[in-house]
Amino acid sequence: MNSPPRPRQPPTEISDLQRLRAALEAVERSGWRSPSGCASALQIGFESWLERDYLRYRSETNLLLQRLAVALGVLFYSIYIGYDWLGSQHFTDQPMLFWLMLFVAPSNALLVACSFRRGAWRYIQSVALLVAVANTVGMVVVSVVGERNGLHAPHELLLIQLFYDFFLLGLPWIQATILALLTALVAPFALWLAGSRGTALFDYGFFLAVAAVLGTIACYLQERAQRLAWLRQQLLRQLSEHDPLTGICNHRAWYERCDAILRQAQREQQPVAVLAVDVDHFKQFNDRHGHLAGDDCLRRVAQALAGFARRPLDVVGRLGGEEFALFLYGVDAATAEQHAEAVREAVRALQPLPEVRVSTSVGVASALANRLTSTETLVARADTALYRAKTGGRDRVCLWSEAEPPA
Ligand SMILES: Nc1nc2c(ncn2[C@@H]2O[C@H](COP(=O)(O)OP(=O)(O)OP(=O)(O)O)[C@@H](O)[C@H]2O)c(=O)[nH]1
Repeated sequence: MNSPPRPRQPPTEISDLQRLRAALEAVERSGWRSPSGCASALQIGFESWLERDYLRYRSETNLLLQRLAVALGVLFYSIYIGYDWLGSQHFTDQPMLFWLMLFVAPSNALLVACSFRRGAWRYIQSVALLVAVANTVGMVVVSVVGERNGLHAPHELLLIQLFYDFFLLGLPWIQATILALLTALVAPFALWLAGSRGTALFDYGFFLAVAAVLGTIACYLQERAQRLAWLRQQLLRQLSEHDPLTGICNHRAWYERCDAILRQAQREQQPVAVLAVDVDHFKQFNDRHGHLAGDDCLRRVAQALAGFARRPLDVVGRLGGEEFALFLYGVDAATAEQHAEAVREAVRALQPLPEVRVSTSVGVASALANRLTSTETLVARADTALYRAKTGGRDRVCLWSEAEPPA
């Protein structure tokens, strides 16, 4: 539970922001890349670390559409069956439609099951492709069987199938396109083999091909627009949660995250600690070296602190001006004090300018697992201890104790 402080790992939050900025700039300036990182006109995508997050987002937002797609698929087959049963002649003496239903049902059922299961986003795209292939094959078979029995099956339903391959199943545009083009080639050919001839067959093939081309263009543009909007949204979210100067969490995001992690600590019965870190005599630093050097110094201090928030549930933030805060999960008072000393030394070791050093005062407040309190209270206690560190001469660590009231 109590690991000794080991600072200076690359702070992931800062680099996420930078990487997102770079990804957006790259897309806007030089176009899309495939997930493998190669520039490609057709295979629009992000680099793999971003592509994974995008696919998860896409899967989660497509769930409702995919359920609708399955409902429509079932409706289409019901129309076929109704058409067959209500018509004066049947497609076939065999229970063909029943077997077709059995053929498409497993993939459709799997898709619905995946859409209700959290964490199934990795597989849902493959299952959606399976559904698209099964439904298309099923519909082509029904058309062919109808044709061989001298009946005109409602072939137009294949056009609707293309529509939902492109827009409802959430397939990537390239998969939807390949499927649509194959359908436009195979379905008329299968009907021709089944004996269909003349303008009806030509019209049918022509409309399928036109639908495939229009769907391809629309689906491609839609996927591009969705990816770009998602990327911008990710960047905006990161910007709204991070301090623009230092790149670490801003005041609001730091409190929100700490509140959530504190609730987790309550569930898991883990102690937590807050370190309030304030740069000493920073006004003097600014006055002597200028505001820009002051900004650079704050950035370096933030980077040094971020090196101490290396576990997923540790959070570093800039609470304002030259005051920072570090939330440590699963850390008791003694370990928190060790961390605070290490933080103080790490900042002391920085050289924001040649031959210039800065120091920090650190106030520490910790809460035992059975006495967890709110983030506000912990910060108020850490601030009380920080005040003692300042009045006691600065460049030191002070621990809040039960004996003193919060500020
Ligand atoms: N360069 C720069 N300075 C900032 C920024 N935010 C706050 N400051 C400065 O930080 C200084 C804080 O000064 P004080 O609150 O008096 O604290 P201090 O001089 O560090 O003194 P002690 O905290 O008592 O050791 C002010 O001069 C602010 O202008 C910033 O983003 N960039």
